[in-house]
Amino acid sequence: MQFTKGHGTGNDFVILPDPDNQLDLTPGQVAALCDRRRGLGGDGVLRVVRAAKHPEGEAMAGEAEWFMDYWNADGSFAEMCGNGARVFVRYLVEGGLAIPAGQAPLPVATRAGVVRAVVDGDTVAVEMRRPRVYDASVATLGGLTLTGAAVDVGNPHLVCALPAGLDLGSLDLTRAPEFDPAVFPAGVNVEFTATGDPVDDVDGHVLMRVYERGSAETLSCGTGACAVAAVALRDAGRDTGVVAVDVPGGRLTVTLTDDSCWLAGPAVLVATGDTLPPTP
Ligand SMILES: N[C@@H](CCC[C@H](N)C(=O)O)C(=O)O
Repeated sequence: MQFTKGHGTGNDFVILPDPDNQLDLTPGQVAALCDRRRGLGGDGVLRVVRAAKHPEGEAMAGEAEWFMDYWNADGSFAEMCGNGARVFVRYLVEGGLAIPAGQAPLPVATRAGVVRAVVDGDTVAVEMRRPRVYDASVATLGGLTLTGAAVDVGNPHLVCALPAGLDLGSLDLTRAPEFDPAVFPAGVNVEFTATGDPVDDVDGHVLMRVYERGSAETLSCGTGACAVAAVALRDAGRDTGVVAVDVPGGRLTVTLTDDSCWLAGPAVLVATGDTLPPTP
């Protein structure tokens, strides 16, 4: 089985080319591929399928040639993955599967609809659904209970600011935060945030760690960064602006306009090869 490995700010993925939707991938195989000791290791799998050949992609085939079939490391599906979309586009372009026409955004079909991406040197920017901040809810981590903002970025997020004096680095994210299943019946990605020092040319600077649904703590989460940026701007009394979001794996930049949300950062391919069919 052919694979490529790539990452966006340390959020890493096993990419499986399957243009004609012939791989009968199971949750157990995905978990085996993503296992960091017994497999290739990754926060998730990106299966590259022609939109027309995938039941969840075919309705978008008129708009986008390729469908990003995203799986979390535990073998569950998610609607959207921002860093995954950026790495997916890097793969399409480097593999010659998509040829960018100047700055014209490149469409990709996802479970959350079609997103569009622009490649500019090391950076891949993807236009995501505009985050919707819609509720307040609570996360509990050890003895710490935090009220946060529920945000829909195609997938669910809970953005929790740490109280002053508590360091992001002190959080133990080896275990899952607890959340209210009545608010998040399908689970949630939980972002923990602190305010960063002022940075030139942006309207806000936030530091973030994340515990992802289906993947545990990751070094970065693109949809999470979009959720965090929307909450930071809301807290500053704004709807639009540019926010730098520093994650353990680097910096993502989120630009919110009245009707769009652009997520930008590095996206890199690091290896390509063959793996034996994974045995769960
Ligand atoms: N790392 C991703 C998000 C992946 C999906 C998430 N774990 C979920 O289950 O919703 C990103 O970059 O957005």
